Amino acid sequence: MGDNIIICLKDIVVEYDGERVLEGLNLNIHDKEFVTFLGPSGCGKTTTLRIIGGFVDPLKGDVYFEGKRINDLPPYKRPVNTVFQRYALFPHLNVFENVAFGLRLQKMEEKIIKERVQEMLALVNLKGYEKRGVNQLSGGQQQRVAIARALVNHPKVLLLDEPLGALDLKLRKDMQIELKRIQQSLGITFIYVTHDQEEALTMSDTVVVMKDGDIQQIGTPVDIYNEPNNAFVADFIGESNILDGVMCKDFLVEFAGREFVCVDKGFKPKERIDVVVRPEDIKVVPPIQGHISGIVESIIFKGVHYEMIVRACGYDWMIHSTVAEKPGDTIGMVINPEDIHIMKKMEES
Ligand SMILES: Nc1ncnc2c1ncn2[C@@H]1O[C@H](COP(=O)(O)OP(=O)(O)OP(=O)(O)O)[C@@H](O)[C@H]1O
Repeated sequence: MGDNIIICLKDIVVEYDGERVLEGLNLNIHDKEFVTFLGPSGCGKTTTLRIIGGFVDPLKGDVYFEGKRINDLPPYKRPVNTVFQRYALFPHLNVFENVAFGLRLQKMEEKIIKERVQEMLALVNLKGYEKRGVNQLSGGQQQRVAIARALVNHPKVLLLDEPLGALDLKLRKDMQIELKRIQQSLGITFIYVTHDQEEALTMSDTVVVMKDGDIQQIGTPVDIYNEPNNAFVADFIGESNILDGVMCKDFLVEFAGREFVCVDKGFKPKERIDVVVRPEDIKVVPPIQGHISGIVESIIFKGVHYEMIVRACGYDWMIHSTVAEKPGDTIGMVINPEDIHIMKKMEES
């Protein structure tokens, strides 16, 4: 991944009808990165993408492309293209003409148009489909045409707004891998919007987690999963047990009615914190060997593991285990220091 910043958003404020949607957003996006904006519905992902595309004007703040301020550039003059969830293909044109459309507008030579369209159709695995009407294609194939069309004039950045949202799960998974391959083979920046955390973790170099128009965390998928900044990120990315706790001193935390050794320090004495423990990080042992013990409330087989809900110390814990226990059984639970994630309490919102 290059170190060069290709897009910089500085103090971006957006309001719709007097209501703040982005509140001073700052973000750097690097060249050749696959970046995903991830967050619940309404958190401002699409708005941020539209700011980059030039479809929304910020009330305040600046948008830079390769160091140049581009606030005043209209969308069609920006070196970015967008793929939407609804592919918006031209139904009366065949596959070739749909992809060629933008190049024809630019009055490019026929020979070059042919070369470029062929190159793009090969890239999205649609060679041989040139003459097909777009209505005779599957949803996945239509989305590939939309991607080819958005890439044909060689943008430096491709914006993708939930482009796989209309596809079924299997096709979605195939297309996730395809998109990553296309991005890597072109070596350009992809900025992708989704509310699906698994999709974000699968495809991205960098994930930007958003909530209520604010960035909660920016990091690699592994960082975001293993070192969430707060309980919101922990809960949104994967499954978590989130418990109230108090820091006793450096490397010692109290939660679930007892003290645990942890790897965190630097909190105020008696500071109230959130403790996050992933379901796969709780080891199930015989009751007398556990740090705490609990009663199995339910168990479901999930393929690679069993998902158990265990009542212990006033909480319902989610535990992933490869061993099937029975509802009503008492089990012991062991949590290692490095699996106890301490988070600053989030401000009440
Ligand atoms: N054109 C508009 N006029 C008024 N309000 C809008 C407009 N577009 C978006 N909003 C509001 O701005 C907020 C952020 O919307 P945005 O589409 O950016 O969120 P999102 O994170 O992309 O959500 P989703 O995942 O549902 O698409 C929402 O509360 C939304 O209702």
